[in-house]
Amino acid sequence: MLEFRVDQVIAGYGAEPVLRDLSLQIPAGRVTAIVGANGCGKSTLLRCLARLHQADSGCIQLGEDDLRLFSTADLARSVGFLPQFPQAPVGLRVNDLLALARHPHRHWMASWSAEDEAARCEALRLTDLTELAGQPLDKLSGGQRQRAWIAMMLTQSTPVLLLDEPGSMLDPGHQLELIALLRALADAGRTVVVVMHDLIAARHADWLVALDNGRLAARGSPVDVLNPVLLRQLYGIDSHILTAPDGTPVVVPVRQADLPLPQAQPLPVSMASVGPFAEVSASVAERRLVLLFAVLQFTLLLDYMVLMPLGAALMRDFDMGPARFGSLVGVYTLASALTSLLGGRWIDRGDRKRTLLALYAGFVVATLACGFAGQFGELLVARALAGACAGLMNATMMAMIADSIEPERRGQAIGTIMSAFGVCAVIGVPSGLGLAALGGWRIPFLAVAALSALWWLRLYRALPRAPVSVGAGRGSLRSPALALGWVLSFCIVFAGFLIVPYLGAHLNGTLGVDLRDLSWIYLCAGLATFVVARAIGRAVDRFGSAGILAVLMVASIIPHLWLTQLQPGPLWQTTAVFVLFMALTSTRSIPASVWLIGRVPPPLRGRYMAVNTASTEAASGLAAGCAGWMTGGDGAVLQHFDRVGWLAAGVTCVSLCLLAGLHRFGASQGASTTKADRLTPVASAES
Ligand SMILES: Nc1ncnc2c1ncn2[C@@H]1O[C@H](COP(=O)(O)OP(=O)(O)OP(=O)(O)O)[C@@H](O)[C@H]1O
Repeated sequence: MLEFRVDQVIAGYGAEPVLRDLSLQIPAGRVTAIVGANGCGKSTLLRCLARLHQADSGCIQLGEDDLRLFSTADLARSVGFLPQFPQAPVGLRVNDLLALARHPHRHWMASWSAEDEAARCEALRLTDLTELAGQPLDKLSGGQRQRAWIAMMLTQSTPVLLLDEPGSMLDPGHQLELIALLRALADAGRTVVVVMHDLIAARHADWLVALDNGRLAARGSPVDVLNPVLLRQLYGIDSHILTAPDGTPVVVPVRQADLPLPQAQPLPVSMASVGPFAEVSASVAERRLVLLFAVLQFTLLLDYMVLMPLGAALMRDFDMGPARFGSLVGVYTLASALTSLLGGRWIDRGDRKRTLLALYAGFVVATLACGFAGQFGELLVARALAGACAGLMNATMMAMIADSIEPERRGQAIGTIMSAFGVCAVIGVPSGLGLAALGGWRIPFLAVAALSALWWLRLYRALPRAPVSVGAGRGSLRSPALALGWVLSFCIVFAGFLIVPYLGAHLNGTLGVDLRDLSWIYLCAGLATFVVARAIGRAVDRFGSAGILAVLMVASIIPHLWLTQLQPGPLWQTTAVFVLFMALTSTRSIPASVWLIGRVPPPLRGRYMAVNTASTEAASGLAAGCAGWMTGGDGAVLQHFDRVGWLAAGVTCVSLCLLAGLHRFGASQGASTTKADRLTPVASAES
């Protein structure tokens, strides 16, 4: 079996090289497909492999030997080559063409042997041309002629076959036959190299080599190579990757959304076709993905949020004080921050679906362990595990959303996912508490674990695979603009969490809201968040993430100051200010996430969002500590809570300046959301 080794080959037709310092290996006994855009050098590479084109420098080895050392006869017996546009003299019959292919195997005086005849008959049979063997080539259809040339190659009986777009004129039936034939040849030990434009057919290859402007862009199995990031790099297209029943990736190209539409004359109404079906199916797939993630987010939030109101029961059962209970909340946040910081690189390395499922399985186990915990230590470990999984899951989800949903629809998608917070507050937590009232504090955790396990199965079945990005995990995030994005996130969350943890104490202690009314106020806030989150998502898509984030930040200063300086008054007034506060504060993360994720090169998205999670977790912990230190209080009434409001407003103003600076810097660098998404993965990752 013969393999090719291409070592630092530079080749071209003039001063400008076509193949630029290309090094790769083509495995023996396998079908290798070469893919890439028009003019990237696929045919030139194939011609170099066939020694029909001489490289300017570098070396190509076939088996153990340098290709240049093969005699012409040896080369003809070793390598068969089918060019893109083969030509034959007028009147030449199929049989005559096949006879020419036996030339390298025959002595010049030898007559047509039984072996020659067997090779010819076998080639005719394999290409379904036996009936047409006596026909002149110029009387055949394009596809039949292409099959005749393939038959010629087969008759040549070489261990290496090089084919340049052999299936371009074949009907689907004969294309499948050709793929099966190439497969069978490889299984019989031949080395098959095919230049292909058909990415649906390319998934049947064992090995893919992707060229980009004469350079190696990727190599590997179709599952590893065929992904939206690479396809955008190679062809400038967006794509969806489906999974065929045999597990191979099916590429569905879609037009890049931010390209201007070509202007065509409209048809008369009677001739106009009805319904853009492709767009309908794309939006159905997107909606399904968003729904899957929204429910997933709901389970994560429910597990987190239900713990707080169960505090009293937990303290009683485990015989612990508020400080130890606080450590249950703290360890969750700490574990989430630490694993996000340390495990981010890992997120971008594997299939994101697999990563998400592995983390979600860990989360189910952790939540189950919470439900069965017999001692405080066990509960602490279970909370840490839940936090560790949840932090990385959030980053993975964001990366998957950005990979699969066009920038101009991401706002709505993230808005819908984040509206899970509202559903959780309105339905989830009250239901959890109802269950706890019936059967104790363990029941809500067991219920969340059961719901999550069911949803894990649903995700396993319905979530599309998200294969490894090319260049994934490579590259550096050490750009000042990217790092300042984390600072911006930190500031936004810090401002909110100066106030959020003390709202219950403020409303109940300072404003004198009855505890029963408090649950209604939270319910109203949950409802408002649900509605506003979706509206904000739509507004982000319409007016841009930076603009909406700025508007929300300015607008949230009002309830921050108002609520922290509010004096006891009618319940409706307290409720209105509180609802305004929650709706504006909790939804700031929607435009912030859309804006941040759009600035990161796709192969680094997971890692970037993981560090972002670590930054926001740190912000929430520090803000809570800082506000606690500022407010002090005598246990019932918070002192100086108005100062906390002013600090929150000040931090929000700093965030605004940071956003303005970053936005201006991004604009001067041409890094709008859409353009950032278009960055080529390897180049941008390494820059
Ligand atoms: N005989 C030639 N003389 C000069 N330039 C050539 C010749 N053949 C190819 N080129 C140039 O080399 C570059 C690569 O061509 P090549 O045929 O290798 O590309 P390809 O990837 O096979 O493209 P396609 O998908 O369109 O077949 C192109 O810019 C082309 O113009």
